[in-house]
This record gives sequence, C-alpha cells and structure tokens, in this order.
Amino acid sequence: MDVDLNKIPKHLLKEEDPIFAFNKAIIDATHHLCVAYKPNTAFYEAYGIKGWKALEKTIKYLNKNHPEIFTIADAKRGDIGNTSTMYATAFFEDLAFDSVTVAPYMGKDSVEPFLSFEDKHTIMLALTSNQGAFDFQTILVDGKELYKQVLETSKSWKNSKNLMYVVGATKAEYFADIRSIIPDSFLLVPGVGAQGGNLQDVCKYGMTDAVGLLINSSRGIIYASNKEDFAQTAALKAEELQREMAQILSDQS
Ligand SMILES: O=C(O)c1cc(=O)[nH]c(=O)n1[C@@H]1O[C@H](COP(=O)(O)O)[C@@H](O)[C@H]1O
Repeated sequence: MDVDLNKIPKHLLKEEDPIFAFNKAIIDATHHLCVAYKPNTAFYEAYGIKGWKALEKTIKYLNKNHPEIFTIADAKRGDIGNTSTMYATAFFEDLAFDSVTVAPYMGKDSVEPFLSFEDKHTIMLALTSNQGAFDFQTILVDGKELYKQVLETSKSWKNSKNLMYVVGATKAEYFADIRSIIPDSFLLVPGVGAQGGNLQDVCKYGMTDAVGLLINSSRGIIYASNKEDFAQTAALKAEELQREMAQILSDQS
C-alpha cells in the first residue's frame, strides 16, 4: 500500500483524506484475495502529519475489519538498543502492526529489542530486490557473502523465532542457498510485478512444506487503473496473481 497522490485516481483528491479513501477502497475490493497488507511508511511520512494519520486510520481499519490479515509496517528501522525499543513500540504497540521491517546493519543489539515483543514479527533485510544489493550484501566477508553471514548470525539472537527475512523476487537464483541456511523461516518476497521478479522461480527454490513465502506486489496491483474502477481493477490484478500462486501450489502437490 504505497500511496502516491500523483498516481491515485484524480476524483479521490476531493476527499477529506484521499490516502485513506484510496486504501479503504483497495482493502474493501481485495481483502478476500490477500493474506497480508504492507504499507511502506515512506509513502505516509512524505505527507507529514496527514500521511501519518492516514496510516493510523488504515491500520485501525484493517485490525477492526480484518483482524486475521497479517500487517507489515515497511519502515526498515534499526538503531542503538534504546532507540530501537522506541521504534518497536511505535509500530507494535501504538499502531498495532503485526510486523515491521528492519535493517541488519547495526547488528544484534539493534534488532533484539524488536524481537522481544511477543506475538510480533521482525522482518529483516537479507538480500534485497534492488541493484544496489550487490554493493554490500553479496560481497565476501571471511570467504562468505555478507547476506549469508547476516542470516547465520541472526539465528543465534534472542527470540530469533520472531524473525522473518526479506529476499527480493528479482534474486530467485539465490533462494536455494538461502533455504540451506534458514530452511523454515518465512520470507517476505517483494519485487513481483513492477520490478519484474519471477514468481515461478521464487516458488521453485524458496517454497517450504508450509509454503513459507509472502509474495508482495504493490504498484502492479494498486495502480493497475487510475480511473473510477481502480479498486475493481486492483482486485482483478490481485486475483490474477493469486491464481498464478494457486496453480504453482497445485502443480507442486
Ligand atoms: O522491504 C521491502 O518490502 C522491500 C525490500 C526490497 O528488497 N525491495 C522492495 O521493493 N521492497 C518494498 O516492496 C515494495 C515493492 O513495491 P512494487 O515494486 O511496487 O511492487 C516497496 O514498498 C518497496 O519499498
């Protein structure tokens, strides 16, 4: 749910809260097709207090009407311990998200504060979908790629059972190696749709017996149309992706 006021249908701009109006319409049209929603906080923070209020309304709407749907605050946080505790409190307690994305760069004491929240999940960047992933994440440190060191080391952190990892759909050829380190962890997989990631390959190499993959598509679904019928068109796109996933599941069973 990456809401950009330059991309949403023009008629919504007349609403008192165009961001929430957009999100509500998308949720109402797609909730039966989605297992999770992921607002990226950048798209709310960019609009200041109004954006933050729209984010709050969106998560409250989801938690009230669809409590079974998993929610992800895509905020990519992480800082010294006491600051991380405040970030975790903001997203897990104040906004009541089920999970938040974090960056691993500052290490164990920057991530463990997130992990200490019960029944909440912390989704750590492992191998990201962008080109810049090759700048640091794949370089060799003591003979092993940095992203592999991140995966291995994080398994020893306190409450690591609450960890999930981000692996980009554009990096499908890495999934087999990743699964050899974290065979059972849930992976958030962005990059299908607008970034051109390959769903078939992601599933082939990344799926576990319990599936273990949360596939994300943002622009490919929410901006499929910017006309009056935008929500119905988003639902058609979500259904298309859902059908593709159902087909893969039935082919593999
Ligand atoms: O953490 C993320 O969700 C994320 C990690 C990553 O490696 N790549 C990536 O695209 N994302 C996010 O996933 C979403 C992808 O959006 P689309 O490319 O529009 O489907 C955006 O919110 C990105 O910020």
